[in-house]
Amino acid sequence: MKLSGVEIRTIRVPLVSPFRTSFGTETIREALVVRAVTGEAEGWGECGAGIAPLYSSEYTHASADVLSRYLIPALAGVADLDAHRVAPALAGFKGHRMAKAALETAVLDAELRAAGVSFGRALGAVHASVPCGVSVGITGSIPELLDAVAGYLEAGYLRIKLKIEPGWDVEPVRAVRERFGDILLQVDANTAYGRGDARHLAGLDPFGLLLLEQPLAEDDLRGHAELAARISTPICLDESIVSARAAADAIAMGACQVVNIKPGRVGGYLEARRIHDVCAAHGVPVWCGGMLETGLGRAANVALAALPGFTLPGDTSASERYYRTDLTPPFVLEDGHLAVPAGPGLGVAPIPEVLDEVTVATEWVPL
Ligand SMILES: CC(=O)N[C@@H](Cc1ccc2ccccc2c1)C(=O)O
Ligand SMILES: [Mg+2]
Repeated sequence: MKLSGVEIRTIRVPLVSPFRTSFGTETIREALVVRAVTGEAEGWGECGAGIAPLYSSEYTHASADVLSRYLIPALAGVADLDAHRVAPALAGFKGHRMAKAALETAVLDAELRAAGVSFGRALGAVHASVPCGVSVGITGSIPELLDAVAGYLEAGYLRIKLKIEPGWDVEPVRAVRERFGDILLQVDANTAYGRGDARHLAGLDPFGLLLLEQPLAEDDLRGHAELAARISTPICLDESIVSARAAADAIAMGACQVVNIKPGRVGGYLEARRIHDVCAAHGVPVWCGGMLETGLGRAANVALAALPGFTLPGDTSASERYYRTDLTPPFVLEDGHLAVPAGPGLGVAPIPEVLDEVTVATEWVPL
């Protein structure tokens, strides 16, 4: 494929409600939309970095800069470009996995649209729809939390995930269990606890949680392994799993029993597929995490979540969980499931007037 250039758009989309986690509260989603222009087709990608380096070290302004200054120009020298050649061409640049993922996804989308092949088919999807869970932020009170959970269960979500942090953990979980019974329930700490909190986190064990997601720091595999030996709730890692090798190491060290796969965090959908395969080889269940993607990233995540090893509902929620108006036609929950787009490539594209409305900056990088 001949890449003639890449457009980087910074978009800002208001959230339908504030989303509070242990690292802060978001009311507007700032993200990047990347459009790769080739002779045969154009492809779309989305960068999941946040407005500030709070979930991970990446943030939108830095991602836009590294894309235009280093990553996109690096593709100029690649003869006969295809999606599998993107990561090797960018490997010399350290980190910036979400920026790399957005670029690889846009090249993959262009390649697949030109070939008339869907993302699901290219990745190895085996289902036409996927069961969906939802991530519920920290609320101001327990009654507010119970109302939010009731609303999502009413909407049909098959699994509830509660954000927790020190001071908001055992009590909210107890309240949800007491009110809603044995629903599929899990929690996500986004690294908010320390190695000294094992006894406190064991206080979650009586509630039969599916998993405890990323209680400790991203780089503390040893701490997670020690914690796993002291609590009965299975540990799931998110921030720590930055590559297939990291997944293999975490599993070998007993640092996790479940893995949250997020393509942006690991550098793209091709590496995400490799992590799926590593986990399947070890009998470790995986599910698809979310970064409040627009319909572009959502389409790719739903395709990934249709692979055989994704045996747990993911954070692949409907568009309306986050946005009043999505960039693409909305993803609508049906019986707790989202349909896997069947069209070529992502199978969806931005609605031009919506994309223009939410675009706050555009940069064209010619090759
Ligand atoms: C659905 C969910 O809980 N996602 C992340 C946390 C998260 C939440 C909000 C975000 C906002 C902007 C950028 C990244 C973000 C990541 C997680 O699983 O840990
Ligand atoms: Mg998480």
